Amino acid sequence: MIEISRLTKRYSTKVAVADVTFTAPPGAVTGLIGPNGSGKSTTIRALLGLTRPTHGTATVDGCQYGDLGPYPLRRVGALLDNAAPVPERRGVDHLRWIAQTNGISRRRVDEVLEQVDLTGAARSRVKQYSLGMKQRLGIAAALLGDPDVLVLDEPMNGLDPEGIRWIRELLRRRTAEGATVLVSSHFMTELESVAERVVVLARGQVRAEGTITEVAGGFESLEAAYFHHTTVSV
Ligand SMILES: Nc1ncnc2c1ncn2[C@@H]1O[C@H](COP(=O)(O)OP(=O)(O)OP(=O)(O)O)[C@@H](O)[C@H]1O
Repeated sequence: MIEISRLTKRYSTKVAVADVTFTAPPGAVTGLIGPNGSGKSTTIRALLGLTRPTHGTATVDGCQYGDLGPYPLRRVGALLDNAAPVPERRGVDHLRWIAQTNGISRRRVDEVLEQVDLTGAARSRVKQYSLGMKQRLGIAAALLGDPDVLVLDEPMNGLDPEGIRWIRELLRRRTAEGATVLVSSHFMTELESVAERVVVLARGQVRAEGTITEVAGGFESLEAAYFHHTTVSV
């Protein structure tokens, strides 16, 4: 279970998120949506211990990221929008390095490479990867510790239709096994097909939260609900 409780992050004069509260329960994909600058990455960064909240908390199974134990990647797998691997490094070495620092076996590296369909390109340098391949490598890193919680910032970026179908199926499989998944995305139609729940942020505040039916009910689509909730002023 992911719990964001009264999360506020202020940067000098800028308030990135203000009093944000929502939960992402196990066994479901929760979509985090909102315009550019609405606070999605700040919320995710606070959850992953990468930014310290001004107020409030962001926890996984009741723990702040720093209290998840010596190998947090075994509890929470994350894909961050701007966390690029070293371009000169081979894909397999990138994953082995993460595995080694998290007490994860080399065999697991081969397994995740297979899962994300990068076995054939494992020994190529990351700089030779397409955008979609880089995204798959990032998802492989998130899966390495076989965590029960996945936090994915824009996982569909750069993926072709086959890649999008692949991630949809992966997320469905993981949630069927009981995983908690939080996904930020700008792809409404995709999100509607994969997420059970959705949180709409605008200007650092939660504008709507609930099941897709609760949030999009009464609207033509999730996209229509999104435009309604993100353009009304509060
Ligand atoms: N380190 C920082 N210093 C100052 N302001 C920041 C910092 N990080 C984020 N912000 C501001 O906080 C607000 C929320 O940013 P955030 O990156 O969380 O939004 P986002 O919803 O993830 O946007 P995007 O969809 O573009 O990734 C923005 O106005 C941004 O400019």
